Amino acid sequence: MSRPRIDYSLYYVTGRSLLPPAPTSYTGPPGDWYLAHLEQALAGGVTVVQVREKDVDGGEFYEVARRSKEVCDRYNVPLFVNDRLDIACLLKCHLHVGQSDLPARLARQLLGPDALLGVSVNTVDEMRLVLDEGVADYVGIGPCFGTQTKKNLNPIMGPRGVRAILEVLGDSEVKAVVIGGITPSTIPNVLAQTPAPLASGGYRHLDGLAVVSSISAAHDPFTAATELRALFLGRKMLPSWNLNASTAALDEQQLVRNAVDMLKLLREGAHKPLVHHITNQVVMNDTANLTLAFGASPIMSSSPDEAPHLSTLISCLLLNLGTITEQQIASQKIAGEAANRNQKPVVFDPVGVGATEYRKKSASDLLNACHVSIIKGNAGEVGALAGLSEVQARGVDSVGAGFKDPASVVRTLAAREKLVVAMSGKVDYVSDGRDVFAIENGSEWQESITGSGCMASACVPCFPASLSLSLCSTAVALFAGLRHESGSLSAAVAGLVAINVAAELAAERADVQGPNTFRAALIDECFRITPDDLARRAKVKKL
Ligand SMILES: Cc1ncc(COP(=O)(O)OP(=O)(O)O)c(N)n1
Ligand SMILES: Cc1nc(C(=O)O)sc1CCOP(=O)(O)O
Repeated sequence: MSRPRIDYSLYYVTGRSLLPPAPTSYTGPPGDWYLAHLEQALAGGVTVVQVREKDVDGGEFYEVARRSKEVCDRYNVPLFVNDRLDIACLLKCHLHVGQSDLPARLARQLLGPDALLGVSVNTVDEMRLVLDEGVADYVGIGPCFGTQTKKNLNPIMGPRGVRAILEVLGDSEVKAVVIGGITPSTIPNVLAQTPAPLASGGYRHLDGLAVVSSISAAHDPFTAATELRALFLGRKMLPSWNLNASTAALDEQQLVRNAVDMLKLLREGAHKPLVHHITNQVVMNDTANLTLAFGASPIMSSSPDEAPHLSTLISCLLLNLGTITEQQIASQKIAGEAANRNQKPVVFDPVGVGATEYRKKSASDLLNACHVSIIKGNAGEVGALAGLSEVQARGVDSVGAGFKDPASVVRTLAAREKLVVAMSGKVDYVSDGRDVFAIENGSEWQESITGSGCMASACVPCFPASLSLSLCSTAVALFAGLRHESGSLSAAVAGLVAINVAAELAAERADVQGPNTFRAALIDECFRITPDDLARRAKVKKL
């Protein structure tokens, strides 16, 4: 095969109808403004061009493609045409076909062996077929997000749907770009969430980003292209996506020391983190009080209107699925996106996610809309997110004996989602995708009150030192592709150790006579617990 190896990192699919008016500084013929705009995009860093013309006849399509090719040739950038095999053959350029166009295997016969061929895919089955046929050089996976640019859009897949396709693609030679709603503000989420773990270790990444409006509608296509490509390449320069080559591991003593130090900061009032809760109606009062008891400040708001402003003020966002409604999930998405934009960590408690399809879809929509730093759930919830049926849920509670191998469940889910997973139960398990820690503190009384899992989740964002680290890690993970690191892990372990030790202290009190007195005592002990209590009682083990 003599087909060229090309750089797919910034794939520009043209959209002449979206071009802004030519600026006054443009003095060329009005009909050539498209070409001048294209040339600026190429100069800014576009690495592949596809001419896509939906509303013109064959003659005009041919002319636009021919003249585009002249410009691309000057920049040594390969040109594809969309759908039109005849024009690709005439111009000796490359071809992109969709699922409803001429089948790829037939297109390949006429195209010959030297031209590149791209195919659109929207489902894992389409991806499998492309691999079976073996004629495509790359796939365009989309739509990732909603877009105004294309009519008759296929189902939106979100970054996690794109990841499912990359999982099928595995370490095949076929390249992959993502398309649909790719903009500077969605790219960090795409880069954070799409890498798919490979059976052989490491991750399968996207080879590039495909955009229409982010360049064609830009007044300054040079800067638009430069920014888009830099965002994509920024994550590639860091080797740390490979979990084996990432940040230094923390041991259990260090994690306990971190928890103790953070509690000291809270007790001294040196930090009073503001935590935005979008949570359920059952636990709202308890989790607000518990946040205060630890020395942090809660703000309980489900309003989509204030979430963007709040995200500039807070230390952390806590999202809880417990009594989810359409309106609340919309608010959570807006708040999550804003938190990502402002580099604030997001803790997600997927309460009852296994219970109904509605909850599953809500969790999936939310995780597609924003990248979270920590998922904290019970075994049923973690199992549902991991796609495992070994542990069943009844409503929002997990039932049965738990996972046979809980450590590998949390480790696998954390590595796949590229975040920290904290699974609460008699023993809590916390993993960053590489290491797993077991926390063996707690009291049986915790099972007797409603919302004890939500209370545990609410403890995590109270630990300010960890979250300022976590904040860096989230930002880096989002913008540079670095694996989340010790901040999220420390926060998750500290939060769970703190609530569990407080529960032990509450259970030992003579005034605890039943669930209700335990509940009150638990909040009191969150208020009274000292760094020494944590240091003496913490039972954290690296597995
Ligand atoms: C890179 C890339 N990916 C996907 C598409 C979509 O192509 P298709 O499915 O043929 O839809 P139309 O573009 O014809 O509307 C693409 N053009 N480029
Ligand atoms: C041309 C195209 N194909 C898609 C697919 O899902 O296959 S989405 C799309 C339009 C992408 O435009 P924008 O970058 O402006 O969102």
